[in-house]
Amino acid sequence: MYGPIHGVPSPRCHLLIVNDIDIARELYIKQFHNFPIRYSFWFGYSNINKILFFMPANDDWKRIRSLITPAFTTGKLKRMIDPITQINANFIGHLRKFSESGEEFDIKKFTSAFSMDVIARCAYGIEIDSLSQPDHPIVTNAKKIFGVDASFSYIMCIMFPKIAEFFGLEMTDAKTVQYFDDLTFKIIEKRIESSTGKQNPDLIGLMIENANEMNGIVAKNDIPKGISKDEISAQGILFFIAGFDTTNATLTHIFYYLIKHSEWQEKLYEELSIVSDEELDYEKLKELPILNAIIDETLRLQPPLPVVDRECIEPYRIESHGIDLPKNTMISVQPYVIHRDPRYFKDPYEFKPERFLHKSKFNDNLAAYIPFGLGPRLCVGMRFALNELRLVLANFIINYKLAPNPDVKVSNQNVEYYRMHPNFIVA
Ligand code: HEM
Repeated sequence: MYGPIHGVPSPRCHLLIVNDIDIARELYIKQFHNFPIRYSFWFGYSNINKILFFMPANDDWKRIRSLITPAFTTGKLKRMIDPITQINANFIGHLRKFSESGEEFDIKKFTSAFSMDVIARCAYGIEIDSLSQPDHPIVTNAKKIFGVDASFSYIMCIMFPKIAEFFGLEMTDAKTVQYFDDLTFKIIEKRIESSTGKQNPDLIGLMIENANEMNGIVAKNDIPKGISKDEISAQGILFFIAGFDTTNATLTHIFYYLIKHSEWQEKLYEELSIVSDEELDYEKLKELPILNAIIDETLRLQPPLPVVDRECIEPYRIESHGIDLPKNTMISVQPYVIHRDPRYFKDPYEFKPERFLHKSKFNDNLAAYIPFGLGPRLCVGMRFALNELRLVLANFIINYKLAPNPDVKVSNQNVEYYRMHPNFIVA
């Protein structure tokens, strides 16, 4: 039960914890064909089971992944900058009254609203201001999707998928999934009717565009080939499931570290103060060393998905350790633990963004830096998430200074289910 590699009793399968980066890379990269899937659940009959994150690594997964990946290339991300900048301006505006009055507030409420508005805009092309419109159907339905509560059906779908399938249980509320299906189908129809070939710069539009490009068609009155409407709808929901909590938790953790380490806030402000608003574009944001080092170091200490799992589909022997893995063994690699391992990172528990600025001085093993996972199932939204974080953080620090509230005890960790959330903040 101890050490970087150990077995853990589990009700469903053999479970091996692998917190050794060389073995993790052997299994997840070199032996991907043998470890291609995540822990499988029963999702029910709704389109949730067509979400890329949950798909087995079959031809459908390859096809959908190859349609989503180009949605996050540099050119496409640049097209998303303007909408995110507008949402950002709204976020900054909402905070102004607190900065002027000195009144305390919970910043998580605002970062959640920001993340929600970004997804509505960047996945569906819909402009909302969820702080002023908390009852907007996108907001209420999205909350039902990611705020999964441990209902009987949900537990059965996770723990006893075969029984759940036998009884036809659904993991998520079918009406909620139906809401997103209807929304997506309407958007697709509208886009196809009015299409001139170039779609809106949101995930649905870019998937239609990519599907059309891949099939050599610039569509007019044409249903995209290579992806079904159900599959497009599922990837919209994916954005809420894979992109909301992760980005939101990272943003609030960044604020936490900047409050605790105000010298980094100062350094970041100095870095940003010599860049004009017009210059602050996609390329510039990517190059700002202090901005990026703060984000990278926060993701090292607080990776929002602390566990990255795979299932072994054929028996396999880890020769270097003489460990035989029976078929269906689950492997769990834990970025949270690996990132705090002194074999890989110097002063691993300390917030030291300089490790990403002076790499040779620290001599960290950056192959062990895996906040977005590793191998062919690496996070597909990584570039989108980093772009969003850079943009919101830069604009926040240009406008405001974060200070701790001496009356509030700040704690940085609260593990809810398997994602981590900072449990605080009053600024
Ligand atoms: C800070 C933000 C984010 C972090 C830290 C993060 C982290 C991760 C991690 C650790 C994985 C598992 C990778 C593996 O198994 O090797 C993953 C998978 C995934 N993420 Fe993210 N993620 C973030 C944001 C997003 C966003 C915004 C999207 C939106 C599209 C997204 C979409 C996905 C998808 C689709 C997968 C599954 C890929 C596949 O199985 O082929 N993520 N993410």
